[in-house]
Amino acid sequence: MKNPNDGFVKGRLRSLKFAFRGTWLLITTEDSIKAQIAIAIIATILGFYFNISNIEWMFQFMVIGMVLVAESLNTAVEKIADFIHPDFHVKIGFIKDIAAGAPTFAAIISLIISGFIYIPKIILLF
Ligand SMILES: Nc1ncnc2c1ncn2[C@@H]1O[C@H](COP(=O)(O)OP(=O)(O)OP(=O)(O)O)[C@@H](O)[C@H]1O
Repeated sequence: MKNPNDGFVKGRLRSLKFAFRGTWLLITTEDSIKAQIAIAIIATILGFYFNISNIEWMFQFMVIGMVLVAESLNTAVEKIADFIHPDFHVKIGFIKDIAAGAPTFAAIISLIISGFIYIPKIILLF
């Protein structure tokens, strides 16, 4: 919560501290984020193995970021939904399904981009 006595710089630094705490919480407590980080590590190893270009690295990190952001926001929506209505409700199910669509969109795009980067390199192996 905002402290009215904080100046601009102090207020921003305080927000940054909470944001890093949130990032740490996501990494350490959420299985979906852990899974995405594991995939990101594998993709990075593949990037080194296939010696991908700078542009390909940029696209790879962009889609990794996109998936992590979407997954994190989906987690936040799930937490809010569970908090405001812990019991079963059709609308909560609908909201959670819609929210889960966001990381799914990101994952589909990341698969397409991975295909562009790696399929030609894998074909060259044979
Ligand atoms: N309270 C609820 N009422 C109705 N349906 C729900 C409710 N909670 C979950 N669901 C249904 O179950 C699905 C999975 O919900 P859950 O909260 O377990 O998300 P998840 O994607 O499995 O979680 P995570 O991303 O943490 O693995 C939802 O998309 C929704 O269809």
